Amino acid sequence: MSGCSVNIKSLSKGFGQTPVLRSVDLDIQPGEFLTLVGPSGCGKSTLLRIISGLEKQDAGTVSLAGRVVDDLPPKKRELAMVFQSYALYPHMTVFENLASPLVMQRLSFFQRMPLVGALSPGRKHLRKGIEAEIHSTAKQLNIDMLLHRKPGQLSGGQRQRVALGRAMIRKPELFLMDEPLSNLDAQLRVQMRSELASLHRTLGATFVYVTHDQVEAMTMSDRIALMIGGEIVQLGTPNEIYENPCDLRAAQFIGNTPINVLPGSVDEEGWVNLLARRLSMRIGGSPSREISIAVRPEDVTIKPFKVETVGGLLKLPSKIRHIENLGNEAIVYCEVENASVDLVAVRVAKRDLAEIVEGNASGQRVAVEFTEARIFLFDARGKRLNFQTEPVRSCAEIGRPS
Ligand SMILES: Nc1ncnc2c1ncn2[C@@H]1O[C@H](COP(=O)(O)OP(=O)(O)OP(=O)(O)O)[C@@H](O)[C@H]1O
Repeated sequence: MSGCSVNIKSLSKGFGQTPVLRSVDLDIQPGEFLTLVGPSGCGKSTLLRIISGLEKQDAGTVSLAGRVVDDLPPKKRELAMVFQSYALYPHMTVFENLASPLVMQRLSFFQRMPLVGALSPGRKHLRKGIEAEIHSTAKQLNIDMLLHRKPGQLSGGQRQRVALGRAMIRKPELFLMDEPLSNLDAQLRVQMRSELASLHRTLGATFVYVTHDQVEAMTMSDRIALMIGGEIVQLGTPNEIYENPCDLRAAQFIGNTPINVLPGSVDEEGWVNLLARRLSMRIGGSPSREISIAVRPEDVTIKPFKVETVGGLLKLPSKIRHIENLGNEAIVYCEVENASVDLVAVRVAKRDLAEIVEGNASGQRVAVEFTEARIFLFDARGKRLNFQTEPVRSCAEIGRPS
């Protein structure tokens, strides 16, 4: 199986007066695992439902495998959907749930009838083929011992596997998945994440996966389309989006502990200033303006406070407010002294923490330092700004006090 391409062009959709999708363009490659991720209400499910044919767009086109499918009903689009709610028949056994898509696909109306169908030529042979495929799919998903049970007798994880089996059994080239793991507990989600990723590799089909969970998006996808307010604000590999966010909202959404954002400004000469300190960064040809300075918690370090260690360019005297213990590491939240900015989150390996903090760390003074090369700058509209790194000249060199 090679998977089918999905091409979305200028897709718009509104409900009443509210625009939900704003001229979305997206090309998904055959066999790709593409995740639509974004905050609640950004339009992910609506986009998925339009691809499936369950919802109709106001404008724009959807093509599957190079063919425009806008006028095709969901059944004719040759794709499979997996929902958060499993969508299983509660009165049927797992075997019957898995059988039903194939029975509908392969047996004629008469062959499906209980008495007349039994006399129909070829039915026995078709049934045997279906049975073999059910056993093979169930084995692949590790639910072969559950075939006689009904959905009510299964755990959440087992139900989701049956739902996946129902989707897989017709061997579609495109899977659309809407938050399939969100009803599972944290441990099972981690396990199912890796199972889904390996299922994708085995099947070779195209997966379009909707989630608001950025960890799911980062761990499973070939590419992520990050949606905010009905638009795709960034499309790229998980690493590209994490390492090189083009938009402040993308930087803030991706990252297990949110990125630190501090208010900065650019002076008439293009120098970037943070909390009244001039940094060694310069933005070309820019007028005076407000910007956002963002840095991820792992790109901030804290050191025990010593008068000689603070006062450098990016060494900010701060106080520890609280520490979040994550087991192998900790997130230390610091309040920058004499500045009304949000707490700065610092990721610290557990083994290093003891060298920095003593006893009840709350209130302890530390020096917070940003790794300058890892800083992102964004303009007032949230668009990424490029900067050059230049050593800051002394007041004498500049020719006037700074
Ligand atoms: N049938 C509908 N009628 C009216 N408004 C709708 C309808 N379906 C969705 N919406 C609205 O459209 C917006 C986008 O909904 P959508 O379900 O696509 O978001 P989402 O990103 O999938 O959110 P979530 O992660 O919460 O599921 C929301 O504001 C929602 O309330």
